[in-house]
Amino acid sequence: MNNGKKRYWDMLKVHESVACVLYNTSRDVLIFVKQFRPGTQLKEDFIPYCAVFVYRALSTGSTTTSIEVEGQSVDWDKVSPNLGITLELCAGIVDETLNLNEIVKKEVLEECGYEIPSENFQRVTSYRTTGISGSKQTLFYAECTDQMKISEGGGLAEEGEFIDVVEMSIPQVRNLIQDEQVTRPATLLFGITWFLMNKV
Ligand SMILES: O=c1ccn([C@@H]2O[C@H](COP(=O)(O)OP(=O)(O)O[C@H]3O[C@H](CO)[C@@H](O)[C@H](O)[C@H]3O)[C@@H](O)[C@H]2O)c(=O)[nH]1
Ligand SMILES: [Mg+2]
Repeated sequence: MNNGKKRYWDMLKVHESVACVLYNTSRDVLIFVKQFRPGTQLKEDFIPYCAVFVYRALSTGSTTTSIEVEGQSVDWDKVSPNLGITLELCAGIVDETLNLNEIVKKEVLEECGYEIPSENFQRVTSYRTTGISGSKQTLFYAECTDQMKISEGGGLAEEGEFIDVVEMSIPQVRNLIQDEQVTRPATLLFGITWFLMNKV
């Protein structure tokens, strides 16, 4: 009941997550990740909603064979996979019983290749998504140096992760806030804004 009226609402239970604003002090660059975001594996019988690739594919008006999404047939082979590429903070879901500092440390190593002591991760704040899910994310900040880079990163290929590590200078991240040509989530923009307000 809500104000005396019965209301119905769809919801999706989503894992809690961590994300990190990562700053390389050796070269004054922020470290981000670039990856393909279908939302989930594209399967014949399952259309992932709330997914960057599908949303953007639909808006191209590409219409022929195969899968139907809300009455629109989409020929996925003719849609550029680039539509699903996003620029994001290094982030990971909380699916282990480690503390959040350990989880974010592990994620930074897997995705970006930096080995940073877990106590070096500063907790910034946490927030929730609103709408279909109410999932919580905790944001961290960490500094790294070139000496801490021990692998290429790139994510866990066996879990279907193929991640490019992207470095951007402070002038470049300032521009990114306004650059709508780059597909990026609000959390990335918040992380950059927090960094510019508190660390520059
Ligand atoms: O700038 C960002 C980056 C991520 N997220 C969110 O943070 C959550 C967790 O991040 P994600 O990178 O999706 O989690 P990972 O644990 O790194 O990877 C999961 O998602 C991958 C991509 O689907 C799968 O390959 C992995 O197996 C699965 O563990 C997700 O809800 C993201 O949408 C943000 O809000 N802002
Ligand atoms: Mg991730």
